[in-house]
Amino acid sequence: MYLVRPADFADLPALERLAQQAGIGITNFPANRERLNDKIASSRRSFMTDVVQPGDESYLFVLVETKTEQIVGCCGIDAIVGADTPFYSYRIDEVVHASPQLQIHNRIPALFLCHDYSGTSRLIALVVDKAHQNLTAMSLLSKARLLFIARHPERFTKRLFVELRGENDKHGHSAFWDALGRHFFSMDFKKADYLSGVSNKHFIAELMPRYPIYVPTLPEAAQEVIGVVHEDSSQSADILLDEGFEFRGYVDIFDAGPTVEARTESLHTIAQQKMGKALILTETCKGAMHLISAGHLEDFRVTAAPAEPQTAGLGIEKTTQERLGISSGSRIQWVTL
Ligand SMILES: NC(=[NH2+])NCCC[C@H](N)C(=O)O
Repeated sequence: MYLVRPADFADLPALERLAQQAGIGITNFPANRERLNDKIASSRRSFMTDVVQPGDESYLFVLVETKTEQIVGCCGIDAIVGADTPFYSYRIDEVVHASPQLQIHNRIPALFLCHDYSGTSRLIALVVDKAHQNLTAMSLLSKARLLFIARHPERFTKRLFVELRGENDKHGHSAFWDALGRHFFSMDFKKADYLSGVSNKHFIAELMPRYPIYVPTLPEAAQEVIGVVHEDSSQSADILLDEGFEFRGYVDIFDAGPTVEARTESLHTIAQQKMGKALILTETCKGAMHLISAGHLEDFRVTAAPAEPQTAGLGIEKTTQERLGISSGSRIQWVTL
């Protein structure tokens, strides 16, 4: 069984192992001990801060396999991106080039460097150990963040977005990077991706091409990966699309992976979640799988278990109660999985 809870300093070695395993392209989760330690510290601070409106908080959660107590995944939420340095994306837009004299009218897609997501909350770093990439664990981890947002709406913006990892091969070669970024940054994708995750991002402003890029002028291999999700991320992408996230024509500036966004309150988990009392069942539960959360801020916990909605609250098994560390009658939050 699995439990999601806020990350702690003791989780550092496990997080480092996960980051190494995750490989290239998960920019906001670099395999760098010091950076990961900073991330945990900033997350602990964020959970403990009183927040009236979203700022530079960043929340990190871990997925625990409860039988072995092992950390097998992690994910996070940035309350706002682009607060201190701009947050870059490419917006795909069409440019019209027409000659009435020749009766030629062309609409040509072009990539425009923009900061359109600066000031918006972002879901980050969903990484799960290969052995645990099943639908329950992946959905639990991904949606636990949404339950947290529903519990603490004042901490996040009314729009949420996620950058999905773009296509690159086993050796970390991105066809999009090779066609574009490489010429401007004089380094490989792996290095640029790593730098954008660990250092300040001034080098992006300094080195990125300043003019729009006309898509048809890129090699075909690069055009083909614009807006394409890396195959290792397809399961987490599907979970987000099912939740109601949509592609609105924004892609990553390095690998052209798609950005998806949604109005926070319209997401399935956020719109459907309910609050009520925990009712402890005496027999095994025959109800559907639910995501069930308990606790506030740093005590926030979420698990997946069968449950039975009743008028007085949610019926859960004794083992679920124990896993969440709650008593009968405790206030819990739930949604069907
Ligand atoms: N795959 C990447 N490393 N892209 C570069 C970082 C882009 C990101 N949107 C930012 O501004 O922070």
